[in-house]
Amino acid sequence: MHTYGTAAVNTRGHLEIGGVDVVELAAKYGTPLYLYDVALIRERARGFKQTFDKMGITAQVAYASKAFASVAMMQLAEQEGLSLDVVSGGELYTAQKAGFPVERIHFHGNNKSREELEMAFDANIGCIVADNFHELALIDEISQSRRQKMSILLRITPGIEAHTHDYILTGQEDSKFGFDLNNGQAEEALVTAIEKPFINVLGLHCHIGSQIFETTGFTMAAEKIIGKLADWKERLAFESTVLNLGGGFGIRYTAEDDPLEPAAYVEEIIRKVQEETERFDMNMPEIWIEPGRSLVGDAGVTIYETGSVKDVPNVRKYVAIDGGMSDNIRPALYEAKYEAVLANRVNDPVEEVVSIAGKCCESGDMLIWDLPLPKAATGDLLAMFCTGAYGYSMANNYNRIPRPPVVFVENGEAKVVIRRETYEDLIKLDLPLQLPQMN
Ligand SMILES: Cc1ncc(COP(=O)(O)O)c(C=O)c1O
Ligand SMILES: N[C@@H](CCCC[NH3+])C(=O)O
Repeated sequence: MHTYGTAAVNTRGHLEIGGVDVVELAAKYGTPLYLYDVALIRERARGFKQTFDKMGITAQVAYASKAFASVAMMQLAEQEGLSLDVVSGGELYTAQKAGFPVERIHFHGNNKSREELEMAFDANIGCIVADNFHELALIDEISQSRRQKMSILLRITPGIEAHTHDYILTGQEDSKFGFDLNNGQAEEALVTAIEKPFINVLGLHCHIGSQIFETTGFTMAAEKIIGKLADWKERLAFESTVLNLGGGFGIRYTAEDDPLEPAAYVEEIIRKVQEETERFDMNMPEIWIEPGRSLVGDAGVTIYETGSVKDVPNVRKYVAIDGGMSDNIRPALYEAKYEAVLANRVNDPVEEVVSIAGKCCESGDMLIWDLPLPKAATGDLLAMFCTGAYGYSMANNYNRIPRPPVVFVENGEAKVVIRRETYEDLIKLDLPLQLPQMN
């Protein structure tokens, strides 16, 4: 078993996370169950922050809460001194309920509504990342009507194609996100924004994609942006005080993945920014990053109970679990790969290769193809690793399956941070049919 954070095997042969026996947790909270190894999240957060400190760089590490947003998670981010990237009114609302310091909230998204922007002004958040001309005009209008200053970053697309799944690429020219750096739109946006009386342009933002293993995409983006900033300094007398290079740092889901240590991405980015700013005799900007997956991804483990087992002789053995694409849509959406073990007998020898089927009515609802396991029987517990990012946050009620609870574990303690959805929850927005029967 690849070791993830505090995951260990105890003397009973059970998986233990955060010093707590997973079999006991499953008995207490039921399955499916999302667990988070809080110590690992803290370690990752500190790793990023310490890298900046060690290199003497003024920085903000903003947790991209789309990876996993909840009141407790945002409070944990605040405990660790992170900033927060929110991407909707819902995430902003959650941050407010979590008591997250507003000055460290950054608001993203490619189509923020007027209501969402008003909410950001009401809360007086740290900055809005303006994605397009429509948003820029809205921010200008709202700030003028309220006579309220707002800091912004301009999201730009640098024209970089990072190596990752097409659906999670964002830095290329043909993208729904941001102002293009190469076709003049980024400059047009800057010229427009700096003339606005209540808009304070802090700098630029770029995010080239997600689950990226190489640093070249980031350093190429930094190089391109700083080249452009040097030109703007000369021609437009604009100096960027902030350079936000987004998130996207890849993690290890399976043995096929070979990511760098999270801090290594940051070190290379910093070096490149230092090199380029020195080359153009510019001040070093503050560097902001927005990791989501690399802060919480491998801290999450989902526990399922195995149910029906279907053997198609000489073809495949399907082992079904009590969750599926409703709690983890990533395999269906991106053909994402995961590793898993039987949490109730981790040390048992591998005896067969099976495929883990979800319980949703879709042939594509397969969580893992060809997983080596001990002979799985009904009632075993399957622990699927690395489900902390974009698992719960993309969970849904397909087939009216209630969403599982989320439990944080640390130092031998387990705390529910999101309770299990009930059938009652599922129908709480439903209203009865209010139309008469037609003959
Ligand atoms: C603007 C922005 N910032 C940060 C992130 C976080 O990315 P990741 O979870 O890959 O670190 C995303 C998602 O890809 C994003 O769109
Ligand atoms: N949801 C995606 C990543 C998208 C990141 C958000 N821009 C995933 O699960 O990998």
